[in-house]
Amino acid sequence: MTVGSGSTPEAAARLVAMLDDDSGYGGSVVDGESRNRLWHPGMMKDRPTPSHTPVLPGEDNSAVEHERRTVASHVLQLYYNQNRNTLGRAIHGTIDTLKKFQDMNMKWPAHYPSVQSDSSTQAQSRNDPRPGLHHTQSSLDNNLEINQSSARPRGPRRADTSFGEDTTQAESSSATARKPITEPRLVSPQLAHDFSVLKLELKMGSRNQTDLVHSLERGSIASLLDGQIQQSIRHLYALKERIEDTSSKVLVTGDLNAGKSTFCNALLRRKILPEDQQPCTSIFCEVLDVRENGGVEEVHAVPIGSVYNRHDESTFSVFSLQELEKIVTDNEHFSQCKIYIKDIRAVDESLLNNGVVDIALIDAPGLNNDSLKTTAVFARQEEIDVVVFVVSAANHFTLSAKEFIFNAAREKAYIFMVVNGFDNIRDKKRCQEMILKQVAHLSPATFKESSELVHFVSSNAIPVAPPGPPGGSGASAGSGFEEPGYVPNGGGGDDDDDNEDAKGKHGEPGSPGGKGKGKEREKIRDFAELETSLRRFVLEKRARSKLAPAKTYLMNVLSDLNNLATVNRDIAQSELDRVKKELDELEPAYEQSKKARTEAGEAVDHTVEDATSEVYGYTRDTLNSTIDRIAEHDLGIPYPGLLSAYQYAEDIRDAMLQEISETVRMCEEHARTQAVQGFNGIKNLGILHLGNKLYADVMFLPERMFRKPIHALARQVDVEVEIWDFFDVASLWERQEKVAGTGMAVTVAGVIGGRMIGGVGWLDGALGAVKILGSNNIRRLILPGLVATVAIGVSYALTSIPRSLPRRLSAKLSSQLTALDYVHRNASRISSEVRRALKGPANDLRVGLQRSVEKLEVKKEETSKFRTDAEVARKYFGNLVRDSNDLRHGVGRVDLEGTPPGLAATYGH
Ligand SMILES: Nc1nc2c(ncn2[C@@H]2O[C@H](COP(=O)(O)OP(=O)(O)OP(=O)(O)O)[C@@H](O)[C@H]2O)c(=O)[nH]1
Repeated sequence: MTVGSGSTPEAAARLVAMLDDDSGYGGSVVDGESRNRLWHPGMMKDRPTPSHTPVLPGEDNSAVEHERRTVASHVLQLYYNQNRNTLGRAIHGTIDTLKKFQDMNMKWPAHYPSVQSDSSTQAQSRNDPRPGLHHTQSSLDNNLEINQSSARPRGPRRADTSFGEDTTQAESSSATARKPITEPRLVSPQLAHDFSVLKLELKMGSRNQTDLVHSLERGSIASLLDGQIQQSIRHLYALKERIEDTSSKVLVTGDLNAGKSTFCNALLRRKILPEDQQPCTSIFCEVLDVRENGGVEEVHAVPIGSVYNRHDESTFSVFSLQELEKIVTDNEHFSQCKIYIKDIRAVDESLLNNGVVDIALIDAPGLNNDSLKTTAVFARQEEIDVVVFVVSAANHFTLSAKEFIFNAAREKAYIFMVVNGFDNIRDKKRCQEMILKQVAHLSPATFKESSELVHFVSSNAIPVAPPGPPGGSGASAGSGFEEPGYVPNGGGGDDDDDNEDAKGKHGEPGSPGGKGKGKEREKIRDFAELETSLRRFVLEKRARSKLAPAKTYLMNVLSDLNNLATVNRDIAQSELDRVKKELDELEPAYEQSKKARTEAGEAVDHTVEDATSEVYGYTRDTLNSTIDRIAEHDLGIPYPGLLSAYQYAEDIRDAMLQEISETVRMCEEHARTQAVQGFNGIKNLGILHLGNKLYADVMFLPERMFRKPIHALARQVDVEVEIWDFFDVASLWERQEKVAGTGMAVTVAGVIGGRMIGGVGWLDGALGAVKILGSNNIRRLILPGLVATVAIGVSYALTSIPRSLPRRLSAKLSSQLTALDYVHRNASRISSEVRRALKGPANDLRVGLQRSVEKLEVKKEETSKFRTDAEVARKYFGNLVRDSNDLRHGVGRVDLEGTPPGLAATYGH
C-alpha cells in the first residue's frame, strides 16, 4: 500500500491498518455500524466548512495541524471505503434476494400491480417523492441529474439506471390513474406508480400499459417480471464493478502559461512535466502510476489517429521521461501521451495513491482558440471525475478561460480552481476579491463552496525532486521538503519581492531571514491545504459519481421489491384464506357426491329395469289377448257369399295377420312412451345430482327406436286356407244334440259326416254303424241317409261359414304363432329395445356421477396443494418484506452527503 519511503505518522498508520482491514467484503454490516459508532457517536451532522487557509498561531503548531489534516484525510478515505463496502454488501444481499425471488416467481407467479395512466395523479405523486431520494438533489454533484432532480424529484432514480431507459418514457409509463381499479389485485394507484426499477415496460400498438397488464395472464406477467429481475441483477453487478473501480481522473486545464505543468509537478513532488516561460504543453499528458505499466517509468506517446492500448505497442511510441519535453511540444505527430511514474510520496500524503483512489492527472494544453473546443470535449468525458482549473493570479481569467468555465459549469457544477502564481501578487487581498468576484459570475456553485474549491497558491514554491529516477539524492516522501535533494519548483522562490506581504493574510512578523522562511512555509501550507481539499473533492465527487448511483438504484430496487413483496404477501394471505374456506366446503361436497354416485346409480338401474319389465309384460299380455280374441274381432270384412268364400277366407286371414302386426306396432309405441318416461326419470336424477347444465341440451329421440326392419308376419306364418276350414265340426256336434229328433239317419250321417270330417277314422265309424244296424237295415237306410247327411252337412256348413271360418283360422294362426314363440319373441325384442335406448343415458349418468366424484377428488387434491403453495408463498413474501426492508434501511443509512464522523472534530477550531 505504501509508496515511497517516507515516514507515516502513528495515527495515520493506525487508520491505514483499518483501511486495509476494511477493504474487503468479509465483515458484516453490523461490524461496519459498530465501527461507525466507535468513531464518533452521534456525529452524523453537517460540518462547518473549514476555512481554506486557516491561520495558525505559530510555527510549532503547523506540524500538529499537518498531522491532524492527514488524519482527517484518512478518516475521509476510511469513511468512503466503509460506505463503499456497505453498498457492496447491500448489492450482494440484493442480488441474492432477487435470485431467490426469481426462483419463487417460477413456482408461485408473482402478482404485479398494474400501472395506471393519468397525468393528474402523476403530478400528485411527483410531489410525494419516495423516501431516500432526497440525497440525489443536494450539493457538490455536477452531474446532469442534479438539474433534473431539482425540477422533478423522481428524475434521478431513472437517470441513475443504465438500462438505456428513456426518462421521459419512464415518467409517462409510470403515470397513475385515480379511476377505480377494476382488477381484484390489492394494488393502489400510488403503489403502481411507485414502481421504478422493476417496472414492466410494455409497448404494443396503441394499447396502454394498463390494458396490457390487465390483458396478460398471471404467468405472462411473471415471466416479464422475471426478465426485469434478470436485468436488475445484471445492473447490480455492473454497479458493483463500478463502485469497486478505484481509478479516477483529474483534468488540469487553464490558460496558457498559467502554471499547469508546474502545479502538476508540485502535486507529484517531482519535476516530471516540462515547465517553460513560453507555452509549451500542446498535447494532453496523462500521469499514471508506474504499477499500471509493470513498474517501468516511461512515456507512451500516442500518434494522432491511434487509439491507445497499453498492451499493443503499435498504438504508441515509447520514450524516456527525459525525452518528455520533446513530445509535449510536438502536436504534429502525437495527440496525447501517457506518463508512467513512481509516486514518491507516502500513502497518507499522496494524491495519486491515497489508498482509496488511484488518481490519474491529466495536464491539458493551455486554453486558446484552437484548444478550447478539444479541452471542453475532453472535460465532458464521463471518466473525468474532477476538473481543476489553473488561472494565473496576475492575469486573471482570459476570454478563453471564461468561456471554458462557463460551459463546463453547465456540465459539472463544481470546478476546482487553482489561482497560481500568488507569490507574484503584492495586494493579495484585492487579488482574492477580484478573482472570487469573477468566479461568482462564472460558476456560482463553485463560488458558494469557494473556501473548499478556490485556492491561491504558488506552485513553483513547492520543493520537488529533480527529474530523473526517484530514490536518488535523498528524495523522500512526505513532509521532508527541506531535504537537500529538493529544489523549490520555481528555482528558489522570490522572497525578495514579498517582504511587503508581511502585512498580508499569511504574513507574520519576524527577522528578514525568518520572514523569508516563514513565507516559504506559508506557501507550502497553502499548497497542503489545496491538496487536502482536492483529495476530499475527488473523494466526494467519487462518492457521488460512483456510490450515489449504486445507492439510488439499490434504494429503488429494494423499494420495488418491498412493494411487490407486500402486495404478494397480502395476496398470498387472501388466497390462503380463500382456499381454506374452499377446502372446508369441498370435503362435504366430495362425500355427498360419493353418496350420490351410489344412490343415483342404483336408482337409474331400477328405472331401466322397471321400464323394461313393464314393457315386456305389457307387450306379452296385449299380444296374447289380441291373438286369443282375434276371431271375435270385427275385422270389417263382409261375407260376400258362397261363390267368393275362398277369397273371403283369405281376406279374413290377412286381416287377422294385419291386426296382430298392428298390435305389435302399438306395443312398440307403448315402449317408446315408456322409454321417454324412463329417460325423463334418469334426466331428473342427473339434474338432481349433477346440475341442470349437463342435461340442458340432451334430447331423447324415441322415433329412433325400432328402426330395425322386422320380417312381415305374413312371411313368418303359413296359414293356408283349406276346404275344412269352412266346416266347423265342433259346432256341428252342438247342432246335432239340438236336432236329435231328426232321426237316426241324420245322426248317422252326422256321425259319419263327423267322422268323415274328423279324418282317417271314418272307416271305423262305418263299421260300427253296420254292426248296430245290421247289414239289411244298412242296405235300406244307406242311400237316403247319405243323401240327408250330405244335404244337412252341406247346408249347415254353408250357412255357418262367416262364423266358423274366423274361429277356425284364428285357431290355426294361434297354434302357428305359439309354435313360433311369437309373443315372447316380440315382447323380448321390444323390451330389449327399451333397455338399449335407456342404456346410453343411464351410462352417461353413471359416468357423470363418477366424473363428479373424480373431479371433486382432483379439485380437493389441487386445492390442498395450492394451500401448501400459498402457505409457502405467504411465508416467503412475509420474509421478503422484512429482508428488503432491512436491506433498504441499511442502504438508507449510507450517508454520502454528510461528513465522516470525527472529521468535524478534526476540522473544528
Ligand atoms: N512566480 C511564479 N511563477 C510560476 C508559478 N507557477 C509557474 N510559474 C512559472 O510560469 C511559467 C509557466 O509555467 P508552466 O507550468 O510551464 O505553465 P503551463 O500552464 O504549463 O504552460 P503551457 O501548458 O505551456 O501553457 C514557468 O516559467 C513557471 O516557472 C508560480 O506559482 N509563481
